[in-house]
Amino acid sequence: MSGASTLPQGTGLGEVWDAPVASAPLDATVSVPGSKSLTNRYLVLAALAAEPVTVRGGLRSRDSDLMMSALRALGIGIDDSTDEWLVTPAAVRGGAHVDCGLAGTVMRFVPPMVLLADSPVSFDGDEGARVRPMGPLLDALRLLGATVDDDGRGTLPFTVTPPAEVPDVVEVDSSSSSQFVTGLLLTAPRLPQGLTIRHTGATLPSLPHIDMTCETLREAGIVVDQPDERTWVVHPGDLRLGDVRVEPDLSNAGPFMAAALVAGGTVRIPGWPATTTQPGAYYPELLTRMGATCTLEGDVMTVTGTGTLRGIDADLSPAGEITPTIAALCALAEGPSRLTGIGHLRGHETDRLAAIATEVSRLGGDCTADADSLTFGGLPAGVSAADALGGAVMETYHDHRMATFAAIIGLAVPGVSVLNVGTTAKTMPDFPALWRGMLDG
Ligand SMILES: O=C(O)C1=C[C@@H](OP(=O)(O)O)[C@@H](O)[C@H](O)C1
Ligand SMILES: C=C(OP(=O)(O)O)C(=O)O
Repeated sequence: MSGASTLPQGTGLGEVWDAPVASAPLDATVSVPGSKSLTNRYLVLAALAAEPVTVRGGLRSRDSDLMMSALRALGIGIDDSTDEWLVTPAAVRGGAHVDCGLAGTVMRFVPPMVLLADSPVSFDGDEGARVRPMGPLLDALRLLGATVDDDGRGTLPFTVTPPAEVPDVVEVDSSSSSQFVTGLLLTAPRLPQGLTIRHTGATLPSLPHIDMTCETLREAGIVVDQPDERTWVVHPGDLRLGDVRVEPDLSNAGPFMAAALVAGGTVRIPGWPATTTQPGAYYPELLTRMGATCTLEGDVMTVTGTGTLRGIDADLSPAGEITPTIAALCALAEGPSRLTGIGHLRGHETDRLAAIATEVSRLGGDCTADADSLTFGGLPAGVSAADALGGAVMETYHDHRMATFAAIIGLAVPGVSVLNVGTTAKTMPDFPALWRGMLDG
């Protein structure tokens, strides 16, 4: 069933990947590459550090390549010719252009660095990046004295001109992305008086990702206080990271863990950290509620499934990034499911709520999206996914997680093909080979 085929030229549909069907229970160990979120935080902190930093286990992917190119454009030295990357910090240089691609981490973490630069920096990205939320961060940079020229759109493209002086307090509405707070936090210790950041919005998604930022700052020797749940106080100081090692990407481990539930059998993920701020830490609890057994022995997370899945009701606001994987399981589960707290996913790589509802419907399943949630009808009791759903060519919307979403469903539903599976290069360029390897044991 598997293998890549190419549609005739002129269809405009690009490469199609036939998702493999699982024909037997799994017995696989899958080593996933490094965390995108940690890689791109460490790269920024290393760029702003007081001494060179070695990054081990960094993710090689489109998002980390874009971050490295952005930092090099700002004058930072990065040698990634071996697997131990050496980052040599330097004064932040302006007069540059930064391509953000579709990377939220690049478009939200790099603009605050321009507060330290000597001249303007312009930013742009993919067509899909030009509709992702940026306005609140650009407003925060204006409050900090920068001039931001975005033609009033509140999106890419824009140019940031550094201020002469920077105040020590800023407000930002981070309800559409936690990355606005993170971007400000990362540059904060290098501002003359540090920075107090106050979130003004009604909700705040992806809190573990903000905790991750605070943890990495503390690892670099920076004092970060949190007097209440919407305020962060970053003290000024020299960043010293020394050698850092990047944890495996637990969000990207998710589709492989999910495969054990769909196909039955066991999938092991080595390198699972004892403690972590990654949102993938939510998988064991969620997968257990859906019918799996998850055990951590040493640093190996073992997930065992039966091939039968239970629907789930879950608030995913702290871990929005793992929604597409949980959603694929909900589409294959017996009985209804509801995923809430995920309205901000409409501003991710694509409008993920609309994309998931459209793709489940394309297979003949029942999924509806509203402002903040997804509701799944699920499969009737005793009816297999192969009988209830039908294969289709699934769209991925330039979204790596919609490609892995389709692959999970394809394990149980014959005839699923995935358009532009290469979009997984955003965070996991080897996805098709790792997936095949998992099935082959
Ligand atoms: O800071 C980070 O590394 C991330 C934060 C989250 O962003 P949002 O808060 O915009 O969801 C997450 O979804 C994204 O994949 C990575
Ligand atoms: C939302 C995501 O990415 P980004 O860092 O581009 O926001 C994601 O990886 O699921």
